[in-house]
Amino acid sequence: MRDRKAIRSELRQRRRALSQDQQKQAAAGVLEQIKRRPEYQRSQKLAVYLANDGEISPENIVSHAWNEGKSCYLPVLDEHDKSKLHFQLYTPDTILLPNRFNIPEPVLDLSLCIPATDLDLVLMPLTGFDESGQRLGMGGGFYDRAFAFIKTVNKPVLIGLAHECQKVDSIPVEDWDVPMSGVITGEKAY
Ligand SMILES: Nc1nc2c(c(=O)[nH]1)N(C=O)[C@@H](CNc1ccc(C(=O)N[C@@H](CCC(=O)O)C(=O)O)cc1)CN2
Ligand SMILES: Nc1ncnc2c1ncn2[C@@H]1O[C@H](COP(=O)(O)OP(=O)(O)OP(=O)(O)O)[C@@H](O)[C@H]1O
Repeated sequence: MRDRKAIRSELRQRRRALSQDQQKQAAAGVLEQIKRRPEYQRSQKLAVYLANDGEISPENIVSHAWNEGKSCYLPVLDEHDKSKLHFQLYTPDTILLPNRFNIPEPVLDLSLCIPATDLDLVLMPLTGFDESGQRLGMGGGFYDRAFAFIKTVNKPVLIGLAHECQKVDSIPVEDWDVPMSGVITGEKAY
C-alpha cells in the first residue's frame, strides 16, 4: 500500500513535469496509435476522459471519434454515492463544470448515462502501468469498482492511455485491480 502511494506520487510528478510541447506531441501520437487498433475501429461507444494533472490528453481521439460518428462518454462522479462513477454522453455542446477534484465533467444527467457494460471501449486514465497490463490510478478506486464485473463479462475492452514516462517494471497488484488489455502511449502500443 505504501508502495503504491510512493509510486503514484513519483509518477504524478513525472507527468506534470512534461512540457507543453511534449504533451502536444504525445496527444498527437496517441491518436495515430489508436487509429491502428481494431478495438478502436470497431468501437461505437467509447469512454474517454478530460486530461488533468499532466495526463496524456485524449482530445484528438475525441475529435476523430466524433468525426467517425462514434459516441464518446465521460466519467462523472456522483455527489450522493461518492464511490460511484457514471459514464455520460459527451458532445461538442456538453457543458462542463469542475468536480470535487477540480476535473471538468458534465453536470450529471442520468438520462444521458449508460451502463458500463454498454461501452465497447474504455480509454483509461492512469498514473502508472506495467507491461503485464497492471494499472495504478489516482487512488480513488473508481475505475476498479466500475469495471469489477470484467472478470465475468468480456466487454468493454479496457485500454490505458499513458506517457512513456509512466511505465514501470511492475505495479504491486491488489485483489480488486482490474487488468487492462493494453496500454497506448504517444509512441507505441503495449
Ligand atoms: N482525467 C481524469 N478524470 C477522472 C479520473 C482520472 O483519473 N482522470 N478518475 C479516476 O479515477 C476519476 C476521479 N478520480 C480522482 C481520484 C483522486 C484524485 C485526487 O486528486 N486526489 C488528491 C486528493 C484530492 C482531494 O481529496 O481533494 C490527491 O491524491 O492528491 C483525483 C481524481 C474520475 N475522473
Ligand atoms: N471492486 C471494488 N469494490 C470495493 N472497493 C474497491 C473495489 N476496487 C477498489 N476498491 C477500493 O478503492 C480503493 C482505491 O483503490 P486503488 O488504489 O487501486 O485505486 P486506483 O486504481 O489507483 O484508482 P482509480 O481506479 O480511481 O483510478 C481501495 O482502497 C479499495 O478498497
